[in-house]
Amino acid sequence: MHGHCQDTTASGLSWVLYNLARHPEYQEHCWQEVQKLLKDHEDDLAQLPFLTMSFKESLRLHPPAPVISRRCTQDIVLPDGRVIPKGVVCLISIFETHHNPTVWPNPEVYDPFRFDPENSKERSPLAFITFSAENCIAQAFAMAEMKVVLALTLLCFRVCPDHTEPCRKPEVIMYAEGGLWLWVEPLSVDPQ
Ligand code: HEM
Repeated sequence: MHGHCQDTTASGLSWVLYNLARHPEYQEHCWQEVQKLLKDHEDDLAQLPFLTMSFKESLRLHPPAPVISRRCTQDIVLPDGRVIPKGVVCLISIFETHHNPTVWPNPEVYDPFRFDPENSKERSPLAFITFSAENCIAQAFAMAEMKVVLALTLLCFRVCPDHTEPCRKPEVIMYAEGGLWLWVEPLSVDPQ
């Protein structure tokens, strides 16, 4: 579990930087938000709604923990009548749940507006289970930690894609085959 705490957040941050590098218009929007927050001398992470939407969409597309398992404690009858017997261990794919096209149209497209509160109203809470339907005891801490790192990174650097396209390596953690390479350009930070 010690590795889980570090590797999940490292994976989440790496993939969100990748997605924002591929979509400079969303990166710019996040940057504007962070700039405004700091100009107003605020430190309330709730004041970063677009950055939060961008993060959630990245966690949908590249869930840091792509699969979990459960042992059935009783027979489970599926809607079509088939039964999963008590004692069987089931693998539950968070990745496939997040790429289900009936819930997420064009699932491979990175679109932070999917998480606009207006667009999320009708969606089942079980459609987005990055933290396994609230099972991660550190969910709030992890989100706060990652948002702070992302905000401060975007404040100081512009991230740009590398010519090598990363290939997902979904193990216990969502890694990238051969690493995830990006270019970073320093930005001049407004002292205000
Ligand atoms: C993006 C970040 C993270 C993601 C996506 C994530 C995801 C998950 C998932 C899916 C589970 C449930 C596993 C299951 O149901 O079988 C879980 C459990 C857990 N996570 Fe995380 N996690 C993250 C960050 C963290 C961090 C930073 C910590 C520690 C500081 C942490 C500590 C734990 C613990 C202790 C559990 C087990 C809870 C229990 O079994 O009662 N997680 N996490």
